Amino acid sequence: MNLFADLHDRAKELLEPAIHDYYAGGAADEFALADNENSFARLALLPRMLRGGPPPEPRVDLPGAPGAAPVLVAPTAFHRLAHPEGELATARAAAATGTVLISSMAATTAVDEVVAAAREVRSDAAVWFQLYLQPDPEVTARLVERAESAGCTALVVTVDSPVFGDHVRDRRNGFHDLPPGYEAANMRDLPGGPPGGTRDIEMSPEISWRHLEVLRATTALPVLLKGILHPDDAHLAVAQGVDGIIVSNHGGRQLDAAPAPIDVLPRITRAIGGTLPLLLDGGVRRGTDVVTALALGAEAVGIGRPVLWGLAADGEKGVREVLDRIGADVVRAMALCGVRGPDDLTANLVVPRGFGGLR
Ligand SMILES: Cc1cc2nc3c(=O)[nH]c(=O)nc-3n(C[C@H](O)[C@H](O)[C@H](O)COP(=O)(O)O)c2cc1C
Ligand SMILES: CCCCC(=O)C(=O)O
Repeated sequence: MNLFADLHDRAKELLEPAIHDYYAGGAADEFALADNENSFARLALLPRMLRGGPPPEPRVDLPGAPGAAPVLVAPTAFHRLAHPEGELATARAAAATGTVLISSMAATTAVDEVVAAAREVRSDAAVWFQLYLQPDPEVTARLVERAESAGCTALVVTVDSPVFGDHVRDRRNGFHDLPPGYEAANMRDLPGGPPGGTRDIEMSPEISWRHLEVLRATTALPVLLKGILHPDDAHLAVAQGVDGIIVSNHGGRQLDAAPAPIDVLPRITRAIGGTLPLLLDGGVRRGTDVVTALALGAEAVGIGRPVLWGLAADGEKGVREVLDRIGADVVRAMALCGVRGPDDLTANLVVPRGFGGLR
């Protein structure tokens, strides 16, 4: 059970099984997928009492998103497979709740339309663009131009995908490509692609810090790296001068042997905490998960699948329901812990569940 179980049930009823599996699944044996939620369940919070004060108002300042909610919409591909309005519905719901939307490069709606839909609802809505660096720097540069002219306020470079993870469910279901009638709209009219058609998104082991350097030389937008897990890579990211890190194992969809992000966050915080904003995604399903991640050093967290369940269940209204529920649950969790906001959250609030008082 979690905060979104009913929406997931509804989505599962409505979606074609292969599409549900694509959204729900992880890589290989799905150990990392399971661990992401289980690791939160292995942690408990030591609440403080009788501290007085107003109700918590969790808002955080993020690159290109001042005063944002501490829960972001993580980038997920292909929203039109969940609902006919697809990314437009997600964008409107995110904007209405003051939530940063990280729009996927693999969206089924072009990023300029996504940003426009968000800005119709709220003129200062923050949309970040998620990018897989492409082996051909011209292609990357063109995508960055698209994100910039659309009005995105940051770039999120996903670095955990030198190859695509082994999605066993998709292999069994024969789900390899977007069905006819859908397209990865951001990939239209790119150098080397078919005229009037879309280029494939390439995942390549060639990609290195050098490509990132080239990217940073071509854009003034803040750049966050998504998918860092090793503290040594966090140090390298600081040395490169990036603007933030999202600690993530891609929702358990890439390296199945990867640890849960919440389990490595304390090491990354120890390594580089305070030098740049740390975010986390993977398995965040309740307000207490958000509080735990913030206490262990994250500024904010992303949620992936719950947004897809809301979208499939009821379009824009369903996504709104997801974001409202988690927002209210964060406030409740903070109040129950006796904290007034993100600044009050410190690591000594978090203990292992079942610790028997021995630590
Ligand atoms: C169906 C699906 C599609 C995804 N597509 C992308 C993507 O296009 N780019 C990306 O960086 N991450 C992608 N992710 C990973 C998410 O951004 C995020 O890391 C993950 O979903 C967080 O875990 P959660 O689903 O447990 O909240 C995808 C995840 C799912 C479930
Ligand atoms: C080329 C599509 C990438 C989508 C993705 O990242 C995922 O399904 O996890």
